[in-house]
Amino acid sequence: MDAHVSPSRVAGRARAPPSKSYTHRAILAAGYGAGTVVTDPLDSADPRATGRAVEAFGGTVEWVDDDGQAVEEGASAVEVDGFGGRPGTPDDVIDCANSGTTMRLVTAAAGLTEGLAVLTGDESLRSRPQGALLDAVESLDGRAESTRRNGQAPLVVGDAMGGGAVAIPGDVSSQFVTALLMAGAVTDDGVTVDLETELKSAPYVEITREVLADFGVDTERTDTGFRVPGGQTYATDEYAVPGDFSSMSYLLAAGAVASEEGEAVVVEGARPSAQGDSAIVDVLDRMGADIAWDEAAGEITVRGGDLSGVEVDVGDTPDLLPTLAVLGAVADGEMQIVNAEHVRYKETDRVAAMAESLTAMGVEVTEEQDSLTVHGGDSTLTGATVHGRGDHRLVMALTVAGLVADGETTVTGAEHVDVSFPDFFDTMAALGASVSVE
Ligand SMILES: O=C(O)C1=C[C@@H](OP(=O)(O)O)[C@@H](O)[C@H](O)C1
Ligand SMILES: C=C(OP(=O)(O)O)C(=O)O
Repeated sequence: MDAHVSPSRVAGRARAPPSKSYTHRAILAAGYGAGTVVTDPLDSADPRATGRAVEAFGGTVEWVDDDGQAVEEGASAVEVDGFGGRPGTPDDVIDCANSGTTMRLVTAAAGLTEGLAVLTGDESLRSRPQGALLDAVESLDGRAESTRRNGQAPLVVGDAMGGGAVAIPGDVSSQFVTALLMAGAVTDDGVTVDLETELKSAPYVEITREVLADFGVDTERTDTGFRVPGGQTYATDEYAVPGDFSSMSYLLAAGAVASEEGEAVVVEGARPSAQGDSAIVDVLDRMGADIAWDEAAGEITVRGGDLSGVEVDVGDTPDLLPTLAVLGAVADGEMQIVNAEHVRYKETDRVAAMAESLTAMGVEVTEEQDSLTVHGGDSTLTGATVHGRGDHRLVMALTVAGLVADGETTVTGAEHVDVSFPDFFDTMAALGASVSVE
């Protein structure tokens, strides 16, 4: 499907969807435990994949509406009956679809099974790096292989991994650390993760530690990484998911570049949490937007203004890169997005993809291995056909660009918003964006 976006102004209130990261962790933590109701989950393709994995391991996972009826979409709770401790050996292949979080978290869980589990995913997921996590499972006496021996899925994982110490690079994916901490808690000896290189996406490990603490599982920081003691039990009756700041970034960016004169966009559901992507508020403030976060009310109000490019280090916040690149295209001066190499290992290489798309829209960019500089001040953002590359974040960011481009913008692969923000286009249209999807 294509999204057709015409220049338009936005205003009004919108609610961001619940956090994808918290939802994945809550469902899997509930699986490791005996049973939990996860309230206000993100009901989208990626967390559904994690739910299927929990079922493959012997749990039951029901996505239900307010009346407790099972639903295919728009669930208001997930009722999880856990497998309790070590997962059972799956009867069939686990399809992680497009979800890197699912594949990484489930790889370490699969390492705990007595038998072997087979994990696969779509073409994008089968091209993402898993090698360091496979090595870690093997060094904990499990078996973990890439069927193509290239460190990518399909994967074969199992053989009753134990606890112990593992060394792992920190600059590929923080999800490796999250996976090992979550699985390590149910080993006898626990797992110590020593980071061989600087940890990127570090706030996501703090999200993990926050969720685990809420399930009664202790973790520690060490001088060289993290440790989770073994023999722990995951338990909480109910877990409430906070709003998603990565998803909010598109709504806030839309408000900053395209709000109606004298009007504002107010984003609800912005309760403080460990999410690094709440940095979008600070970045917009530094760029000159009129933005205020009422943390107690969980509301962020943004009005347009003259934006100037700034330097942003996305080491902690890789998922903001597409949004920041679009903001840079609209801002005066230069937007320098640095420390971005790990952003190339996502659903697609987002550094290259944003460079290509903004160039197609008439914007001057400079791409380097670990940075993207957008010379917005020197360019006129112009409508074009740009490719979503099957990547939800590209689709959403480029749609925001279309609001202020000259002429119409077509974004291909619009359906991929179902990964993290299924109501994205309805939400944008309700704010006044002129966007149709067909
Ligand atoms: O653990 C998580 O929930 C995530 C961690 C990040 O990935 P990396 O740690 O691979 O950078 C982020 O990009 C992804 O969207 C979600
Ligand atoms: C990279 C992302 O997620 P995942 O790693 O779970 O595919 C994302 O949502 O931007």
